[in-house]
Amino acid sequence: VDGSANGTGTTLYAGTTSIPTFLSQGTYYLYDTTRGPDYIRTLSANGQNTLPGSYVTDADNNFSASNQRIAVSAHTGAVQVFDYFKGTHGRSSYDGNNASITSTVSYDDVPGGDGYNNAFWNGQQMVYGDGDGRTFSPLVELDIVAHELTHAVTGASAGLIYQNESGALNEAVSDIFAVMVDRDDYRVGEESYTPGTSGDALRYLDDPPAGDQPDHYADRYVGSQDNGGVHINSGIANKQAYLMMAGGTFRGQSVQSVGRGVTEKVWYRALTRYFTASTNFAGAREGTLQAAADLYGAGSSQARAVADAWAAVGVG
Ligand SMILES: O=C(NO)[C@]12CC[C@H](CC1)C2
Ligand SMILES: [Ca+2]
Ligand SMILES: [Ca+2]
Ligand SMILES: [Zn+2]
Repeated sequence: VDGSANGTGTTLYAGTTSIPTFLSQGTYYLYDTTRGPDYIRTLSANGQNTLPGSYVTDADNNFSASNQRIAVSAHTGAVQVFDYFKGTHGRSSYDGNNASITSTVSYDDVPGGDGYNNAFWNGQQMVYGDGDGRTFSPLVELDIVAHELTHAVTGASAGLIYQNESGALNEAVSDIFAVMVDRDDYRVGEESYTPGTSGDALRYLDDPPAGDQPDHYADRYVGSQDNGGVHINSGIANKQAYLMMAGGTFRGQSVQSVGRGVTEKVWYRALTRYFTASTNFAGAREGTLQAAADLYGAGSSQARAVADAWAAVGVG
């Protein structure tokens, strides 16, 4: 049993004798039993839409074949996100109680046609499409995996209702932790979005309007599309978190940078201790302020940065 990612994947059953009956000896699986949960596993739907699909196997534990790449990316991403929430926040799996994690890749291709341009947490597992090759390549890059698994964390904690302002917060929380895990930029989807165009991304926490999102509460969408704009108005909270991380002067409001470390602690504590199903942007300001006061003191520079960042985006 080898729990460390071996570069091509995290494997488990190295042909040992004490394996679950349904796994065959001398075969390797993307099936990790070394981190607490009974398993973190990745399967493939092979283009169909039945879940969880079938195991991705390998004869010699080198998951380096081209037809294994997608599954390996989703699997190593899930393991990395598990390790992030455990290591940084002391959370054992998305429910805090070592829930097992299942991911399924190559879901729901159009028969004889394009791959599915989406990825989602269905309440029980992660599901990833292969993309149509134009809008998306396979949607298994690290920040999308982190985005989806964070939906599971939100569902097991605040339970932010997936519509209107609470839904926009739900989406923002997933984008915020996506950039905390995929720590080299402030963007989401840059590896798989529009494979024919380099340098773009699906969403930009540093500049939400670059992804057709508002970056100020006064510009929020109030229509009914997209469950009341959950992927649109998330830009407002995304910008707030970006300003906490990077600092800056936005719309005349200066914000002192507190960095990713403080930002992830404040947002995690707010999500898991103060946000509820119906929390809106005003409530998110309250919750993040309270979290910062808990962690650093009400009069701290960190709490000040939280308030200034919300003021910069027109909340409070
Ligand atoms: O925002 C999202 N879901 O709520 C997506 C799912 C596929 C793209 C990457 C993350 C958009
Ligand atoms: Ca990214
Ligand atoms: Ca692109
Ligand atoms: Zn989402």
